[in-house]
Amino acid sequence: MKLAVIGTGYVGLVSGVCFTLNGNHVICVDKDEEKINKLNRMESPIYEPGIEALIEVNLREGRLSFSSDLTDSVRRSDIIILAVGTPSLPNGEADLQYIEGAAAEVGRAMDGYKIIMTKSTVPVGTNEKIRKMIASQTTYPFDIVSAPEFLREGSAISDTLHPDRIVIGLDNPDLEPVMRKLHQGFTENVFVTDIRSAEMIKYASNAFLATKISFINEIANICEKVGADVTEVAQGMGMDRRIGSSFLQAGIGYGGSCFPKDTNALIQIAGNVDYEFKLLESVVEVNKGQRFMIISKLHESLGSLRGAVIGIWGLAFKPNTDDVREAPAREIVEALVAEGAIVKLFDPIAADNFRKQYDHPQLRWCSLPEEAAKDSDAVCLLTDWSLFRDIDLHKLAQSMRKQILIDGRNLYTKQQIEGTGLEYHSVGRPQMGGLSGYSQSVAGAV
Ligand SMILES: NC(=O)C1=CN([C@@H]2O[C@H](COP(=O)(O)OP(=O)(O)OC[C@H]3O[C@@H](n4cnc5c(N)ncnc54)[C@H](O)[C@@H]3O)[C@@H](O)[C@H]2O)C=CC1
Ligand SMILES: O=C(O)[C@H]1O[C@H](OP(=O)(O)OP(=O)(O)OC[C@H]2O[C@@H](n3ccc(=O)[nH]c3=O)[C@H](O)[C@@H]2O)[C@H](O)[C@@H](O)[C@@H]1O
Repeated sequence: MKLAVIGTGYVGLVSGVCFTLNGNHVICVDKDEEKINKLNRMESPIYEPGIEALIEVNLREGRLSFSSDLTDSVRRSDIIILAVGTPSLPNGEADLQYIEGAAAEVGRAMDGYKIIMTKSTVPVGTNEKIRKMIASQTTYPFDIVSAPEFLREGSAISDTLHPDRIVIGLDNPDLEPVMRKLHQGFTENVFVTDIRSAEMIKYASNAFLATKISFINEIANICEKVGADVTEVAQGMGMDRRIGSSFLQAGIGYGGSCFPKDTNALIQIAGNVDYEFKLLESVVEVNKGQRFMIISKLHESLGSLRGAVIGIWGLAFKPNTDDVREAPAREIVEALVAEGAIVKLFDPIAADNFRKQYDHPQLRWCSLPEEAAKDSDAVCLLTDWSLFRDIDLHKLAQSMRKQILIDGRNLYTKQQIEGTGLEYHSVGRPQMGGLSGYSQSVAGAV
């Protein structure tokens, strides 16, 4: 089959490249010519492990091409995949200007029957709007399919090639065999439903995962006060298959380009039909507060932060990506700057992207984690990059002015911390290398 994928962000690029692997010819289209030029030089505009190798081999073998000419690409394709951004408007609602713009352009370009498949995350009813928009631009016949995407940044290729399920929303049952063929070899788990339910499955899935994270973060906050260990609690809970062990990692809360925007959009979708989604509102609220736990812990250990030197390890919203959209690190660093701290920042991949969005005279940019830690009063780990796991914590303690390590992702084990001389604070676990939060509150009560 011949496909045109509109938008070369994570979803467009990764799904476009992966669709070549089951024998399709794919044109990835973007209006951003700089991105297309980069891609034609076999350079990926996104950091995603494995993507450049796949681009290279598929470009060479002629199954993949990149273009900024939407009209020509649409005309040369049978299936058009919409994968443009749907960011948040200031009120939290999804901004549909890019998807509507792309749909209208596709409509104008059509010169025969096409299947138009939406991969962007869009509010319930959007595919119907897209249908009307295209119909207003063309007299050629077409079908609409909703095929929401569930990949995660950092593991996007394996998530696409081996997904738990593929969701297909359609209203013309004749399309089912084509859709199954398109996804052939990825998984047998293809769930076919109506378009509105498919749109809702995407939001409900992201909202549920965000709920698991805020839930375990609240459990973590209580664990700290009662002397339990949230990592043990999560493990014990997760062994119940009805609960499941994934997405129960306590920390500084979720970030990224999707959970924050999609939870807010679902609250708005509900609000638009006069339904107050109270549970999800609380999930968002808990998440907003969780990152400031880092600042509270610094205050507990150091008192005022004016003039303090704080090392920051990790700026990306999660490891294996250079994406800093809605990264908790941003607000944490801004709060430290506002309190008068000097902040030494390190991230193996995302520092440039972070710096483009935020810079300040109190920030010092470091090219190694050890450099960010040297002579600092505390180090705060905000992204669980695996390279931090291998750092020599004994040497680290010796290089710091004060030996305080605040681990916002529970990366280290008790064994790694013991004997290092570090005062170690993590999330929802007893403090190591000093008085625990539990011991302090018990001591205070007697
Ligand atoms: N980033 C992720 O991991 C995931 C994202 N999604 C959803 O997929 C959608 C896309 O997200 P990202 O891949 O992060 O997108 P992105 O925002 O990084 O990239 C979108 C691209 O579309 C291009 N574009 C916009 N209008 C265009 C037009 N008319 N013609 C050609 N190109 C156009 C832009 O130039 C941009 O390069 C969003 O709805 C998002 O919620 C879904 C699952 C995972
Ligand atoms: O719609 C989307 O864009 C995507 O959003 C998420 O994917 P992604 O944002 O790439 O990353 P996740 O691995 O889900 O992590 C999101 C955030 O939650 C945090 N997280 C995740 C898991 C956990 O147990 N605890 C936790 O704090 C991560 O650190 C990160 O900040 C979903 O997992 C994907 O299924 C979905 O397709």
